[in-house]
Amino acid sequence: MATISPFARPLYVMLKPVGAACNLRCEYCYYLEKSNLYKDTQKRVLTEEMLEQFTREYIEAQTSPDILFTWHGGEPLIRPLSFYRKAVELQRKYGAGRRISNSIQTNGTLLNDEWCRFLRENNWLVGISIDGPREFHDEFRRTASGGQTWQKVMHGIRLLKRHGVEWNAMAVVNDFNADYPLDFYHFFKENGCQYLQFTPIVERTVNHADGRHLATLTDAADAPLSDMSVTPEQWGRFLCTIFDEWVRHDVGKIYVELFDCMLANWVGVTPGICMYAKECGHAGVMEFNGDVYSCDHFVFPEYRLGNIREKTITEMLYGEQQQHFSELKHKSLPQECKECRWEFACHGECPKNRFVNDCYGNPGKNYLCRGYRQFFEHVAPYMEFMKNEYLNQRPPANVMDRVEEIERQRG
Ligand SMILES: C[S@@+](CC[C@H](N)C(=O)[O-])C[C@H]1O[C@@H](n2cnc3c(N)ncnc32)[C@H](O)[C@@H]1O
Ligand code: SF4
Ligand code: SF4
Ligand code: SF4
Repeated sequence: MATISPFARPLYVMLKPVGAACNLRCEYCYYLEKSNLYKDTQKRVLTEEMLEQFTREYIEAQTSPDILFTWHGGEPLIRPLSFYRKAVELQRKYGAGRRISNSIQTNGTLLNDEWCRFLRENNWLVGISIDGPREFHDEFRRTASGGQTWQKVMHGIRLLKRHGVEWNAMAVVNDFNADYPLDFYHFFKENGCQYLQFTPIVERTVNHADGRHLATLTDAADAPLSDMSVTPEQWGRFLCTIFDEWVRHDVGKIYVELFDCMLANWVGVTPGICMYAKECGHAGVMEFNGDVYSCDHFVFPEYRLGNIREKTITEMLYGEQQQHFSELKHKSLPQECKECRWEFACHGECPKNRFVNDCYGNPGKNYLCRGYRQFFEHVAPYMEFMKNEYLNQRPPANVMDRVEEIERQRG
């Protein structure tokens, strides 16, 4: 008999154990200003009592035997190791035979041998934020007093490697590093990074009454772009250049998350990241005080789903408000996107970045559209080839031997 699962989607909630507190002040950070939402709260840390309630409910709410805890921030390593030891203990207490894994996203500057031993012993996956070679990284990722951080992060990466901790790199692409795609890519390759994620910086600024400066979708469409934002043309060139290098040498060796997502969309499978999926709502976020929001990029009062003291995680994550948030991504696509031949690959990307008009004058098209079109056009023949290999149970990496032929056919 078929098993009927009430929930088709897995349930993820990222945790913010220290809210928006951090030892760094990266210039582009979208999260630090969220502290303005909790100005009146003196102690902004997730208490052990709240951690226990979350752990129990989160495990109970899952319909799959595999459960992922994701620790995020602010800077999660600000909390002492004893807090995470307690977290593991609670996962064991309530886990009852489930397979539990943990991933932690960090700026890497606070890693030491003791941390690495804990991460290795408990098989945690570590995401390290590093924006490429020193001059790119230190441009924006600074300490509160303006100090550089690249060396500290590299030290952290060396420690992770020495202790055999599994890690991946998370980089942002901004107005500066976007013009040097090969320097950027080779840096990660030379440093033994096998899993690479990168996100474009697209931020608009607006002065909110509560002290926040980044625009939300409800702010005026003409809110000015921050200087650090990547242009659509830079983004297109950046993606095409890295893809050309990857498709010649590194398919199956280096996992570039965005390229994996593209192949998933070409094949017709839901991709690993929400930006390129048809729907939002893959992962909610829980702030230190138990407030749950629709998505990490939408920690705004209007996207608060409730608090775990008042509602269950299931009620919030599978409730009407979150369902509406998830579906809106597709439903709100403007006419030009609905007619676009690349809609299946793009899905309008992240709604946060949809603030330009389409060719019919409708609002809600993605600011990066021109860059994405260039990229989709460029990768289409390779994606078709890899899709065919995949569907015939051959490795998509075979594409590396066919690059010249594909180029000739493209003419
Ligand atoms: C907010 S941080 C929190 C975790 C930790 N402090 C870190 O830096 O990895 C999570 C990720 O968001 C990225 N990020 C920060 N501001 C961003 C922005 N405006 N747009 C896109 N990504 C951003 C960071 O570089 C980092 O990789
Ligand atoms: S380290 Fe992370 S949380 Fe801290 S300022 Fe930088 S991006 Fe933001
Ligand atoms: S709003 Fe953007 S980041 Fe949030 S779930 Fe949707 S696509 Fe993902
Ligand atoms: S944003 Fe541009 S590329 Fe993406 S679906 Fe819309 S029109 Fe197509």
